[in-house]
Amino acid sequence: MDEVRYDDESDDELDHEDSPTIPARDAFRRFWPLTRGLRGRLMAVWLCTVVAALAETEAILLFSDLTDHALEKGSLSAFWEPAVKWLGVAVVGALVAYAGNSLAALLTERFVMRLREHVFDHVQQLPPHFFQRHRQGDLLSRLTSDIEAIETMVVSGLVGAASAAFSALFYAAAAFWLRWDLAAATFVLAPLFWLAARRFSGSIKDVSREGRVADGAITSVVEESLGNIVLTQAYDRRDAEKRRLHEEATAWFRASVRSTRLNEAYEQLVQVIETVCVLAVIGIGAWEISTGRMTLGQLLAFAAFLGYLYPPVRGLAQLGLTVTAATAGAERLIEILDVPPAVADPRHAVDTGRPDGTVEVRDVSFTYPGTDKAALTDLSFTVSPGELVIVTGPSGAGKSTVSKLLLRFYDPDAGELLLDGVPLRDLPLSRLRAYVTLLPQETLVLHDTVRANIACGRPGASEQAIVEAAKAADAHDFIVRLPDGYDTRVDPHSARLSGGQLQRLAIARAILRDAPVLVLDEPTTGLDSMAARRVVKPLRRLMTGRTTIMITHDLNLAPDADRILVVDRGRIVETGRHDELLARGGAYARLHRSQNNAVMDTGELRLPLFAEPPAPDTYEPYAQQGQGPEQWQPYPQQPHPEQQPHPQQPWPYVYEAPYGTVATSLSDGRPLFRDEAAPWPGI
Ligand SMILES: Nc1ncnc2c1ncn2[C@@H]1O[C@H](COP(=O)(O)OP(=O)(O)OP(=O)(O)O)[C@@H](O)[C@H]1O
Repeated sequence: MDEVRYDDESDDELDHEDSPTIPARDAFRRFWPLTRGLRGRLMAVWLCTVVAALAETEAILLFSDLTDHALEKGSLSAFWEPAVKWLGVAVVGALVAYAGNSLAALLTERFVMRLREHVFDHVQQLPPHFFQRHRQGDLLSRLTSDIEAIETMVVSGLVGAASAAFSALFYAAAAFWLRWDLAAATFVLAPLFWLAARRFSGSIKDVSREGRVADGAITSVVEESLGNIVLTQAYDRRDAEKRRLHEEATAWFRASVRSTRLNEAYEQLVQVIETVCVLAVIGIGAWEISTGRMTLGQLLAFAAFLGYLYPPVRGLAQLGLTVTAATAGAERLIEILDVPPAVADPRHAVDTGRPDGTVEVRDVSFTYPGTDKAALTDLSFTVSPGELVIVTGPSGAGKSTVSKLLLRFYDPDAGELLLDGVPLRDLPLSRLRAYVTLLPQETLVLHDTVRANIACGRPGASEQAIVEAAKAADAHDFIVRLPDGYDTRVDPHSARLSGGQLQRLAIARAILRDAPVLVLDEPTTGLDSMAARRVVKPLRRLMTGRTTIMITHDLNLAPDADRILVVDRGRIVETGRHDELLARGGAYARLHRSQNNAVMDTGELRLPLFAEPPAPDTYEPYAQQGQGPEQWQPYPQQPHPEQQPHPQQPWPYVYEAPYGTVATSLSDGRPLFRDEAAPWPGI
């Protein structure tokens, strides 16, 4: 489909206030290509409308014949022939109209389906930031009611316009054929219809646009409010939410009332114009009959033609207004269609088959579209097949951005990411995402059965493979205890499964996918420590034999990593193994300390990663080298200079792991990551 770009080219903003004004003609051209394959049937519908209009014209002429020959002369014998013809014409007209309308309905629905799929497919390719920056309710409204508006413009508009135009043409031709002078006199008044439609169209388009924006806003408020119901109830925000809805509903109410008023005013004005025309015809007709130049049958037939002629003429003008209003919907959809996908399939794709899993990130820099601060700068690292690399760092450092680039949600601005030496840009997207599996930060659940939720890792997987994946993810036991076992339906907001259980479902899905490269984004975030511990074993089974890049704050898993990358402000600031980095006593050691010492957390997190080394007398841990956690010593935490400790209330004591040792268990005795002797056999 041709891409028509409009004034606002800013790639992803859906500007509600100043929507680009697109002429109906351009909007029509934009969506016309979607009728490809339906145009033959569209022609058939037009043909039906022509035949139906001809049948009606013939029926009116037969009515004139009946009036003049049967009614005026009171002759029954003159009745039968035109009556039978009229009946025949009516039956043919009815059959053709039925066929035409049915076909038109089929066309309409097909078009709506196509358009919806086209827009939906496009939206699915849009980059993550598009969805973060736009209200879901508004997007939903665009994908539903605005799509229907476009149908009005393209298919129903065309069918309706053709039907009205043919009917008007035939009735006008018949009126001229009956009495050209009378017809000419009445047609002088026709421009009045056009003037009336012109007068109203601008206002109707404006008010339709306002209505559509308000409609999107209402859906957004309802959607956001229901999605945040716990916040609403816990903080007693009912009144605030009601106010928000009321504001949007008031905008919609105003637009809706104004739109009804405008349409009604237009309707009534047209009625008055019609009355003027009918009176003109009756007046001229009465004068013609009085002078003997016209029969009553002719006058009645003429009046009937005018009666039939006005609805299509009015319909044409009304259609203009409907199309104008629909253009407001088209604008909103075109805005979405003009947002380009962040990445596209390569023109000449390279696919060398299942890779071993060497991941290389080479001098990568990236800034999110619409921002000016780099999220990643000159990032380089390599992960060999089967290695586990942990990417850690403070919040906002750029860790999740690495995962987005590895899955190619975005391409880097500079540098390259490679899988087995092949740039990710050269791999077909579907292959790339089959080779690199993401376990995202938030647990993603389909509104479907537990089985379908696991099976979506590998569509078409056998029941046995699904169950084995569930077992490997330690999910089988809780699944079989669910009311319908694997057939239990779950949904994203289901309270049926706990966070840890959902995460194990996600792990089962990833195990089934069996990709050589895994990207785990905070696999234990949001889980309490018990739940987090329960996912460690399944995670380990998942990681066995795969290249794994784990993005995490949770450094419990760090001793197992082949390498740890500490990222801060988009750059790698430290690299090494857990013990080396601890011994170095730099950024990683501080992160590790802040995590493992709950009491110290708040104070430590406020320390910048690159603070000057503190004075030895205040910061040096009391730890004694070479001792296990049970012997770790408390040391006093540094108070803020402005806050003096209360004489009776000492500053909290925290526990510090001695640098240069490799911890084998946590300070509370919990085992660290390596707590399972034999690796889990791959599935
Ligand atoms: N969609 C986005 N649009 C614009 N900027 C973004 C977007 N997502 C992230 N950023 C910015 O990019 C930087 C890196 O973000 P990223 O999510 O990668 O950090 P992170 O290290 O994963 O943080 P966290 O640990 O809190 O998840 C941050 O400054 C963030 O504000």
